[in-house]
Amino acid sequence: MVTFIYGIICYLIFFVTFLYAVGFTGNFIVPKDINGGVVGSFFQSLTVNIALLSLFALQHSVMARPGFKRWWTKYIPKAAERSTYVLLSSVVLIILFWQWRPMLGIVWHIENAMVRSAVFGLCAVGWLITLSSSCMIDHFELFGLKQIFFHLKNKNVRAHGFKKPALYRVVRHPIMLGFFIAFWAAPTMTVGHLIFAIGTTLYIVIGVWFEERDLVCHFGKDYSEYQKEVSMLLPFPKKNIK
Ligand SMILES: C[S@@+](CC[C@H](N)C(=O)[O-])C[C@H]1O[C@@H](n2cnc3c(N)ncnc32)[C@H](O)[C@@H]1O
Repeated sequence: MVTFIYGIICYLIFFVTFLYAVGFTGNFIVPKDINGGVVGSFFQSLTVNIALLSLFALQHSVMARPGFKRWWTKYIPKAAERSTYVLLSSVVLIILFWQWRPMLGIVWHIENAMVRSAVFGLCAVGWLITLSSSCMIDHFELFGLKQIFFHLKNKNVRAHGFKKPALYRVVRHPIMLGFFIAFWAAPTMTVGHLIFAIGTTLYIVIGVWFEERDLVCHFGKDYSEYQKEVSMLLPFPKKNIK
């Protein structure tokens, strides 16, 4: 029961953090967005922001590797592994939101109200792609809820097999594609937002490269065939999917 409650709390913290991320990058509702806070010197802000992005990339990549998971499940219950990963990812993001330094130089600013709304809409589409793609794989397993529920019922959770549902037939990483769209589709792009978009794009490209090495090991031929059929991140057709 303790693991179950812990997992539910981790999920709720994740979900609030996810909603905050939408407002943080989209500059609405949240108390401190990507352009909020006290403006400091350019180099100090740049250093702090790069350090925050690196911390997120490091935590997210290292903890997602199968070798790390095998090591730390010696110390924490297996059923709580994913929830703990989700919790620590949220904590790192909260630190990023809190400590992010605004850099307010304007890179681009769209004046036309209709074009602004269209770009804003595209940003919303990006977030929807991310959220819906997580459901196509298995939202509840990705965020640890399935594991804690099965643990409560004294059952073993069977990890999902290889899948290529809906958006996974368009690109191999639609969750990441959604983030990519959401971070770049900004009606006003400040220097700080641009650094965030570049940093997260680099992380996505490097992260999916490592993820695919694990996926080929895990799913074998199914995944290597899939790599030949479907593009990695940008929705360019390769050949007809079977
Ligand atoms: C955070 S998700 C990211 C998935 C993918 N990189 C994306 O952007 O849509 C990571 C999990 O997705 C799973 N995964 C990724 N592609 C998959 C596929 N085609 N079929 C089944 N599971 C997949 C991995 O096993 C891992 O547990």
